[in-house]
Amino acid sequence: MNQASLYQHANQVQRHDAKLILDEFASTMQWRSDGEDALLDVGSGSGNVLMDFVKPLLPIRGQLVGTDISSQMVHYASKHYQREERTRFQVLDIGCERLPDELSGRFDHVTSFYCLHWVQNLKGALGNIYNLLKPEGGDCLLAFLASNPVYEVYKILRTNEKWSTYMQDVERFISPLHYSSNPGEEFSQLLNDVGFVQHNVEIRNEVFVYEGVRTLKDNVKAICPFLERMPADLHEQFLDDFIDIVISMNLQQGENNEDQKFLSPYKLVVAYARKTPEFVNNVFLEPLHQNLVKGIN
Ligand SMILES: C[S@@+](CC[C@H](N)C(=O)[O-])C[C@H]1O[C@@H](n2cnc3c(N)ncnc32)[C@H](O)[C@@H]1O
Ligand SMILES: CC(C)=CCC/C(C)=C/CC/C(C)=C/C(=O)O
Repeated sequence: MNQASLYQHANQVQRHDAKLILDEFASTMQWRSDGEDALLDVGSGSGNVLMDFVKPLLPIRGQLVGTDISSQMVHYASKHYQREERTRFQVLDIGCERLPDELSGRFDHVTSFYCLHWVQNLKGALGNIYNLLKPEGGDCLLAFLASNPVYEVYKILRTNEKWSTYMQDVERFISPLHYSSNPGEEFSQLLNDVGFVQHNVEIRNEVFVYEGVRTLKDNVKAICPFLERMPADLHEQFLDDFIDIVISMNLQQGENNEDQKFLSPYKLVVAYARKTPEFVNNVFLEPLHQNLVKGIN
């Protein structure tokens, strides 16, 4: 995913979900009493979700770091949103082997919306999120797809010889929890494995309705990794084939262009987890936070 401007203008479902989840969890997050919270966002993309919904929650003296594996996304977000010292964007692969020293153990909060389904090494990514948080404690709020019909459409398109050369590695782009019979349990286990003792994981069954073919095509264009690999004059044919498959999966409502809708039933993982204070040189580090946890005590 590198097309920042396309994504910025066709991310309704991602914005809708992030806003809802942040409204719900804003008061559960453990804000510091001194107002100097440092927050890192993983997979910030073009940056509008971060700036519109996350930033307003941070106290005025808070520090915000948006990160993304894509340098194009980071460039776009920096250009549009990096107007003051307390907000910056930088490249980070959350699945990396070793975190950069300047980020490790520096944050009170980590957030991530619609990113972790792109990361096959989910355990490595969660380990990194744990290590981004300060040793004296912190929390994270994560939301990503466990499953989505787009993955089934991709698999069918790969069987078409017109598209198969561009889609050999389709499995790399399918959520690591798409095939799980119990994604909530699997993700809870991973959180435990990396050290998050306190956590709350929910799988939410959602349906998003795309109004009209153009809206669906634009949303697919904004996130589909295979289009970037093929000549531009094939894009519309690929999207037409995509729509034909969606129709064959009975996800269409209405026949005419004016009232045609496409239904996308998907499962969203919503997880909130806390890192508890670590012992340093046998001294127990007290948390700096003021709020009491709601729901996960
Ligand atoms: C669908 S966008 C979500 C953007 C934003 N969080 C939002 O809610 O609109 C997913 C982003 O995750 C990024 N991404 C994918 N794999 C990543 C990784 N391993 N580390 C960091 N970012 C990654 C992509 O480049 C893309 O910008
Ligand atoms: C009906 C149907 C197949 C809809 C798919 C809609 C769509 C564009 C899903 C994208 C899911 C995804 C990987 C989003 C993201 O990472 O932002």
